[in-house]
Amino acid sequence: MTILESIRGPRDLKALSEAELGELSDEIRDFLVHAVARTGGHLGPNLGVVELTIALHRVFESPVDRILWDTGHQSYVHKMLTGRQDFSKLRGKGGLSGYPSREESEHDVIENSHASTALGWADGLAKARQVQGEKGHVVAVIGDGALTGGMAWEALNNIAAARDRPLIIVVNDNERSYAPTIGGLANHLATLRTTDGYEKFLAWGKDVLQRTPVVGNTLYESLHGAKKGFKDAFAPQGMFEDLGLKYLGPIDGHDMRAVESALRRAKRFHGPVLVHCLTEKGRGYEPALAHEEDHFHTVGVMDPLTCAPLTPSSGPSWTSVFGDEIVRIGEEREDVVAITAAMLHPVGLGKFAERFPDRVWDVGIAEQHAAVSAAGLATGGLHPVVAVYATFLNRAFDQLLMDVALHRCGVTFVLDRAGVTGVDGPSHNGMWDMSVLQVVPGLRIAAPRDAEQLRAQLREAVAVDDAPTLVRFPKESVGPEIPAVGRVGGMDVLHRAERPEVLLVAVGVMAPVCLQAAELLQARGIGCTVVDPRWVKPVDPALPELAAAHRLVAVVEDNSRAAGVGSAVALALGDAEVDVPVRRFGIPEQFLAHAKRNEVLADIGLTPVEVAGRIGASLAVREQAAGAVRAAADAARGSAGAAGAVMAVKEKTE
Ligand SMILES: Cc1ncc(C[n+]2csc(CCOP(=O)(O)OP(=O)(O)O)c2C)c(N)n1
Ligand SMILES: CC(=O)[C@@H](O)[C@H](O)COP(=O)(O)O
Ligand SMILES: [Mg+2]
Repeated sequence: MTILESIRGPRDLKALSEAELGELSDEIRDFLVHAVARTGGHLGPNLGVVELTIALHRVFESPVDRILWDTGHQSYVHKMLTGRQDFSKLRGKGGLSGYPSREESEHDVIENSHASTALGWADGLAKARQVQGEKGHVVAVIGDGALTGGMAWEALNNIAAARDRPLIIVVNDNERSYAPTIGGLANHLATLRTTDGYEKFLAWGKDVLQRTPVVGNTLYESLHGAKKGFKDAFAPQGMFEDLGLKYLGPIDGHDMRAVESALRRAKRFHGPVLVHCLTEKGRGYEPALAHEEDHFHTVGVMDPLTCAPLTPSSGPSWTSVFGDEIVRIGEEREDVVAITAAMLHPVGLGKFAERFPDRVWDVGIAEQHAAVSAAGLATGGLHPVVAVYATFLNRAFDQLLMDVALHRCGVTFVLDRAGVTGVDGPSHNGMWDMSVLQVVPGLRIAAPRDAEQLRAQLREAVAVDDAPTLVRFPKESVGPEIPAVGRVGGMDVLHRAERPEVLLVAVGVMAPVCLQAAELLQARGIGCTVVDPRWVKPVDPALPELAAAHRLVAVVEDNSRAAGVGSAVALALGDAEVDVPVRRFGIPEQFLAHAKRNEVLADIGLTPVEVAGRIGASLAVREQAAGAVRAAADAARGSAGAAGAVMAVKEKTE
């Protein structure tokens, strides 16, 4: 049995010798490379926190001491040390989540994979402990990237205010988000990294002064209590001390003894303390360290030796189609600029940045700032394209509404990973944008069905300079082109039946599902018209009239059913006094467990068979109801006839 296999829980770490701890680190790295290569996942971040995580679980007593992970993508080692070593179905249906999960373990607290929230959680948990007089430490591990998010600073402001409230912040500083972390904070951390650190000076002082007879000890003690100014003379304690946090560091995050020593000092400190650990993303695995783009932040299924992808590529991704088209647009329009929130390559802006380095900004993990600065850029005469994952735009709703839309700024938001993403679990699905953003006055939303439409709609979007526009597409390969067979208003007609009864409104990538559903319905003698609205907000003015020529409208969207496009269509029909029933097909109002995208889509009924089945059933119910009404009317007529006959007989006999 390996040492790793002998670890059933954190307690088993306490008895390990230094040599065994070294061996355990090697075993964990080997395990990570092979396990994550088999399933895909966050390899680089987890290779960087092996010693740090072991030290955390040796110094603290989880779950009484709460250990929080910011973003949580680097919690695989934490899982391995807390009784979860079956990574065979990592991020797969029924397997381990790629993030902390309360359902999986009492050692897990924060489940979301949205960055920069852990310090806020820690502030709240620490306050709750203090108010209730509860024992136990609160420890938050946050990366240098997550530290660029505004919420982290809101939390720091509060944490630093309470000098008497113990709280331990561990900054896992590997100098990268995906790419090298940007901004003033990153530069500041670099300054701290390059100084030996006051701790080293103290260690030197302890060594030398305690060997100095008579005065040595007193001098050493006074060094310890030295005021900040004095400390700064030897090593900048940085803004953290200025804020009111005790700063310990920088610590070599791969030197377990040093990390443990710093954590034990932090544990004894009765107030907020920040331990600044220097780590390497991808540590111990050359291919990750050599991977300039993102040090294997996320990898797909691959050969661990050659790193060759093992899942066959199924054609170009939506991201790559966007990435190529935005470069072409940039060539034609020098006012078009781009913004990413620490995800330049994942959102497809890599080529644009290469071609126009002065026209793209990485603002850090700061989507709210991305939106507000875009309002500034637009007001300054440029046309910014803000490219983010759909789920991460949630946090910038107010900025989109009040900074961009209220001021009628020509800003284009490009949402990648819109709709069901699947393996990253409930907080990553881009399932809320077409619901939440329905209320933004003036915002126009496009959902392309194929590559050609993405290119066209992106161009239409950047052509609007007096209102925000948004184009959204999913995490998968782009399917085949889907030709239109006609046009009604601004909508593409994709299919027309001879005697259409059902109007199928296919939103974006749901077009193939709707076309196949129409075929299934036709086989049952139910004719459909299939339309792609292209721009789903506002609802096309021609849609109500088109709907009026059908018995039922079905709207199918890869978005929440609640307040989505289906609801907007129902509203538009109501406003136009068109009384045709609307059936809404979309993502139910629930958090979706991790699984592959198509597994999730099947589970929630966004498949041709399900859609056709429910439409057919809906029509049958309506048919039945209509039949009942007819029968009642006939009966009524019948009984009226009978009554008339009775009356006639009566009159005759009177
Ligand atoms: C609000 C938000 N935006 C973007 C992301 C995507 N994302 C996940 S991890 C990550 C980088 C995190 O960098 P860091 O905190 O330094 O952790 P590291 O991966 O370096 O350990 C990003 C941008 C996210 N999870 N949340
Ligand atoms: C943790 C995080 O938010 C991202 O790293 C995300 O996991 C990447 O998702 P994709 O694999 O869809 O790019
Ligand atoms: Mg980092």
